[in-house]
Amino acid sequence: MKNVAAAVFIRDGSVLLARRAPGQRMAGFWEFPGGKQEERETIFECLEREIREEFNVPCKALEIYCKHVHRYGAGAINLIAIRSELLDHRIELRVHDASEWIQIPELNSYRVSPADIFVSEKLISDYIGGRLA
Ligand SMILES: Nc1nc2c([nH]c(=O)n2[C@H]2C[C@H](O)[C@@H](COP(=O)(O)OP(=O)(O)OP(=O)(O)O)O2)c(=O)[nH]1
Repeated sequence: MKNVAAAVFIRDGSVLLARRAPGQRMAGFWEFPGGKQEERETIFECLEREIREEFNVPCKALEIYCKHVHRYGAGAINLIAIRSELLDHRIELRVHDASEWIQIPELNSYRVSPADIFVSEKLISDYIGGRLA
């Protein structure tokens, strides 16, 4: 099963989502930026590499937020959401066609990738419960 690293960047009660571009699988769905882990890299290295590739900025992976296995038609992915810090906010979209800082309670109104529903619901409940630093 493939591990997929997904960045959870939080700033002032908002989280950063990016939209999959036309021509990609699941085009139009919003997701946490990141991607598949390659051989010989840790999941934190994977996250930092993917953010550099997708946004052309450095970031620091801080801690695992949650993990969730999701079965797509073709196979399953282990989505590993990682609390992370953007070291430069001037992101450039290299892969996605949009990005937005979304107030956490508003996540409900975005069409996120099916595997991400678990993460966005946990974010909402942790936010409401005052458990997000
Ligand atoms: N980056 C990212 N990928 C996600 C999320 N949720 C989710 O189901 N995915 C899926 C989409 C992709 O199948 C896979 C990530 O692969 P990737 O970003 O490295 O490469 P890709 O789009 O070319 O993927 P693929 O077409 O080869 O499957 O995980 C998410 O929140 N972030």
